[in-house]
Amino acid sequence: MEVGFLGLGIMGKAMSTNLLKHGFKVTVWNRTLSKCDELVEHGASVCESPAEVIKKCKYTIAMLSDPCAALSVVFDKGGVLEQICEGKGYIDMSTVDAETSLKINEAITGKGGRFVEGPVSGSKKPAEDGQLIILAAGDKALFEESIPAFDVLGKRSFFLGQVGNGAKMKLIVNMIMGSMMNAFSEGLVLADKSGLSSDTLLDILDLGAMTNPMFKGKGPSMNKSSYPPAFPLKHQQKDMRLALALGDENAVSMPVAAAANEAFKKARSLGLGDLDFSAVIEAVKFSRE
Ligand SMILES: NC(=O)C1=CN([C@@H]2O[C@H](COP(=O)(O)OP(=O)(O)OC[C@H]3O[C@@H](n4cnc5c(N)ncnc54)[C@H](OP(=O)(O)O)[C@@H]3O)[C@@H](O)[C@H]2O)C=CC1
Ligand SMILES: O=CC(=O)O
Repeated sequence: MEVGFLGLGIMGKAMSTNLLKHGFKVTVWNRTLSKCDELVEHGASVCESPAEVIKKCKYTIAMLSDPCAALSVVFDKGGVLEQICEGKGYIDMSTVDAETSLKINEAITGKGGRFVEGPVSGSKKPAEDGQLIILAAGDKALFEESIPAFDVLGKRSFFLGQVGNGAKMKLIVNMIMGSMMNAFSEGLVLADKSGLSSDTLLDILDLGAMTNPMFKGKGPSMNKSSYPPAFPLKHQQKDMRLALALGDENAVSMPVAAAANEAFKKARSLGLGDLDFSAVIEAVKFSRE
């Protein structure tokens, strides 16, 4: 199977490398073209614009930072829309809001192409290990044709119906994750300020009903104030913002998520946006100093 891949950030690089390892022919494009070099070493071909990738490949996957990037890659000069046509499929796996996804769907299908949104749950390591959880929606036939690729990228693929449902589900999952990360950060800081060992707190949490891979994976490095970016904080804040907008639309009161969003905003204002989202603990420490 030949696929195009647009966007070689933390996730896109891991996902496209995985596809190459599993025998897919992959043609890549990235806004900063030099980031394609490493993929070429693994056997990928490169194009100079999203439109060129679409022209070459029957199926193209995108993994871009946010709604603005997802729209730009489709609608701008040299973008997806210039070459999408009947017989081609576009699968956008970026985390965006439903409105963005619907706009892209309308434009792609208006040109005779097919569209699936497929945001993923799981971070850098699950992307490297092909263990993502894929939250797809849109064209069912394209979803089914994409299963060989999804099976390489993920451990489970959900088909959630109409375009927008994948985006909404992903935002809800990440809203829960961002809120949990804040409660966890407050607990670690409170333990430390109360004269208790935050490492012992991790051991206690791990033995009880609240044990989870996120606390287990991030806790030890948070206790060392180390935040190598797996999921950049600026993207987690984007997801909180978009999830809160979804809450507004549906009149769902979400004070916990709103407070968590404020902490992520604070962390961004402290210059921590490119670090891992667990760096939000620095905003918690800051507010108590
Ligand atoms: N990291 C993670 O753990 C996870 C991330 N996600 C989601 O996946 C998506 C990608 O995340 P991640 O790989 O971490 O992000 P990165 O910030 O590492 O990569 C972002 C990618 O988007 C590209 N990009 C940004 N703006 C534009 C633009 N205006 N036009 C074209 N390309 C653009 C970047 O290109 P360039 O290299 O030129 O800057 C880069 O390829 C996000 O939506 C994120 O929320 C989902 C699950 C897990
Ligand atoms: O979107 C981030 C993730 O870890 O999932």
